[in-house]
Amino acid sequence: MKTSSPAARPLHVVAAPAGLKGRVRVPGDKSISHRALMFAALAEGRTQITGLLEGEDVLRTAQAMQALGAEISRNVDGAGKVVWSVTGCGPQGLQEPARVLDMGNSGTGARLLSGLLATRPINTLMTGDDSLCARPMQRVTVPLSDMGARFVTRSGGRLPMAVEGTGNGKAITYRLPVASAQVKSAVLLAGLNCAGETVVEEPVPTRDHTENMLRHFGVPVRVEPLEPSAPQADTGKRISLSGPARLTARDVTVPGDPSSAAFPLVAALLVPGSDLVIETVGLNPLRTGLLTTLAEMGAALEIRNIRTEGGEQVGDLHVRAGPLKAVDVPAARAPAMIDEYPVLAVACAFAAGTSRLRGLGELRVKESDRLASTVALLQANGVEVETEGDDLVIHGVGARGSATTGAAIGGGQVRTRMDHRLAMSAIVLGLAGGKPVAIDDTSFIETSFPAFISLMNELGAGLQVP
Ligand SMILES: O=C(O)C1=C[C@@H](OP(=O)(O)O)[C@@H](O)[C@H](O)C1
Ligand SMILES: C=C(OP(=O)(O)O)C(=O)O
Repeated sequence: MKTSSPAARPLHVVAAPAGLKGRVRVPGDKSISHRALMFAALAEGRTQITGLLEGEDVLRTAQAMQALGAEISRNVDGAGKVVWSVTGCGPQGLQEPARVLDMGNSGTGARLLSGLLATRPINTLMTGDDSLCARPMQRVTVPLSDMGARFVTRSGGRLPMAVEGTGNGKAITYRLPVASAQVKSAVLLAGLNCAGETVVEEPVPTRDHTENMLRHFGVPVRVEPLEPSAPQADTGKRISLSGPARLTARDVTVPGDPSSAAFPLVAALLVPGSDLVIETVGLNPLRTGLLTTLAEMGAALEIRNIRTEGGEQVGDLHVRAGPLKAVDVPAARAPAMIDEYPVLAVACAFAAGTSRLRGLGELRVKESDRLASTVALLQANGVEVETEGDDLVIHGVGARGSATTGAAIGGGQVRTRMDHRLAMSAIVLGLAGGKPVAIDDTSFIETSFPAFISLMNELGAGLQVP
């Protein structure tokens, strides 16, 4: 299980020579992969995971769970399928790691693990790369301290951090001050080892993979509307579980990651002549905000063959290039597409008219300040864009963006700031635009989509890796 801090990998991107064509699969869902490894490591028995994302972020989580005492191996079955096998620590509990846990670039890894460790009677040290060490951890250390853990962080609540877990954790009721599935998950995971009922109230629904997968591992998780008189679908939720809870090993099949599918999907919408099918993409309704938004923009996008695999709804996305119109995305949709805004912003640059993407404050605390880095990406490539409070306003140029005219998008130098999604968005912009784009570093794509460049080349992108 190898992880690395890769050296910078610059890339010069020119327009795709022809349409992007083919049938592909994207790698396993990153959110589900982290959770599968963590929950399997806590469970009693052996869990087999297929479709696990083998990206840097998830490999860091696998290493951390190994350091905490789980037995983890990667095997290839007779049919050539990769299967990860995890024998969990079960009732004897997690062991105190001898070394610092390095979560690399991963906010999900660091925050979910903080929750797991908070209510176990062990002490741990956690760190990450320069990007992760700049991200706020108070959003988890505040509720987890209420549950009895103690944390020593750098100033500003940043990693590196020491966690003094408690064997005597206190169940709490916590109302999320930010719409964050990571914070919700951290509190629920700490609650697994506290006597009594742990409750998370979320005014705005966020991805529910923790709730779904805890149930899969045998933990009853209750979900009710926050306002009992309101319909559950579009209002807040009250999520609760009773501890101490035991997890029982259950095999997991990880669906394709909709957040990764977003990049070939938007590229195919924008590169003239494209016709692409992306198979077996996860369609959890709390992750499909981008599909809703692209449909509103008039995208030629069809979801086919919807079915359930491994307990999650999946489908095949069929997309063809075509004109897009501007869109106004409500703030309430942000959690269902939070990681897709940089690439949506690229789509908006090529759409006709002015788009407004609302309520993007959370983008400021991702791998980079994604509001600032998305603005910089577009401005460097000749797109008129501004922020108004937490809204992003993009003046699209329509189909002229890809023509070799004065209006063509591209020609910029892009700094990706240790942010995989910025790097992939810049590549999409370069493939669709009329002028070459110089990207300083694409190495962080390894965190979530290691085969991205080769997959795009299979479709005809013609990316030349130096
Ligand atoms: O719970 C998760 O797996 C994630 C939640 C989101 O973060 P927040 O909880 O900070 O919104 C998302 O941006 C991240 O990529 C994955
Ligand atoms: C925000 C992201 O991940 P994380 O918070 O896990 O670093 C992402 O993948 O876009």
